[in-house]
Amino acid sequence: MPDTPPAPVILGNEPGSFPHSVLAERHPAIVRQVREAFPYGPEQHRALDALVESCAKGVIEPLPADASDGDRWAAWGMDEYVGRSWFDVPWLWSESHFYRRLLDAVGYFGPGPWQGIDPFRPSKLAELHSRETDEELAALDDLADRPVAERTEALLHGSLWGNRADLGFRLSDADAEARAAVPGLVADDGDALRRLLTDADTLCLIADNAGRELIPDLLLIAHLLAHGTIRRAVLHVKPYPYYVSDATTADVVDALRRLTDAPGEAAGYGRRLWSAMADGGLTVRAHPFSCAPLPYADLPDDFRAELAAATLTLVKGDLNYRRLVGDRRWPPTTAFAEVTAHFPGPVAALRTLKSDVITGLGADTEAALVAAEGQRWRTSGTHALIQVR
Ligand SMILES: O=P(O)(O)OC[C@@]1(O)O[C@H](CO)[C@@H](O)[C@@H]1O
Repeated sequence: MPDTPPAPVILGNEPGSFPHSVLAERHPAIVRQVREAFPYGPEQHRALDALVESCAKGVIEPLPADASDGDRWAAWGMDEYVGRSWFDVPWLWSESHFYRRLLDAVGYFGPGPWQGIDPFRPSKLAELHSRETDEELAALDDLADRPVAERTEALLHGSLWGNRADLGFRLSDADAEARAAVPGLVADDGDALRRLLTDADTLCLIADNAGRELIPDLLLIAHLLAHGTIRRAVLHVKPYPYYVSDATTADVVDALRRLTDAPGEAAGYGRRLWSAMADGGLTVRAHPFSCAPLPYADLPDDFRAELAAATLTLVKGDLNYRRLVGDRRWPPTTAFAEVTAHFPGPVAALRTLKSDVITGLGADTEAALVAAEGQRWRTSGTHALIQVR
């Protein structure tokens, strides 16, 4: 990285901090929600008890000897962290590992009857079929007669603010969605983004949440394909359920069905995407690294080569932002271009702010935010940004 010395990596061991609250409060709440969502048997309940106990008082344990992804986790730092408290290792690592262990506890990785059953699916489906989603899809009818550039802008902002819909975030902050969003962006490289989206070949979109975030992401892709703004799109989703509402291939299928079954304009977007999947205009990928506990600076060669070949990579959401810039205590005015210099091609972050990490702010912007809200603006989910390099 050029001139910027790395800032300290964020750990979860400071009581009262946001990362500490995620490990100490959000994770047990997620386990409670998962227990209630399915009629699991005694074996799963025992495993979930053990996970809660381990997270609260114990240490990170080795994966089972027969785990099919044991080698992968070894390469991702497992051996270094085994035996240490969940709170004392990089927060990005311990959070990510929590979801791997949770899926193990409910039998997701099998073999057995619960293999492949997404423990978060009931809440994802509830959101996908909510009144709010109906309203967002109905809004497409009003947009139909507007000029293309206006539609692009509306769909881009739909995708950006769709990131507020995050089921994990809502678990630890029930009032989050009710709080009014602040429409002025804390950083706005929208012009640079629009330039990159002119006559582009391949757009990679690294997706974040399913449901009310994935729907606007898909609408944006359908619109850009339909108007020849991009030639093809590659949608990167998670290979397994992650951070409660992160999108998997099954969620893409649910979202496409939701669109094709909807009344009005939405169905046309759905049908176009369905055919784009068939003719290669839209490809879905689920690379193992998408669930890695590591920053994008550590991209493996095959993923790196794929992103290097894209005209633009759109990185959605808070967790992807942490992985893009590095989950570190950067001074907020640290240049976004410097901390993303490792990324193999043009990249844009579309994110609502839901964790402490932030870069690329003007000194005046930071000062105004702090004067108005203390440090709350970093995690409240009410502010958003578009940053491009
Ligand atoms: O990536 P997303 O869905 O926008 O947000 C994920 C999130 O809710 O989870 C993490 C904390 O657990 C933070 O990165 C953020 O608060």
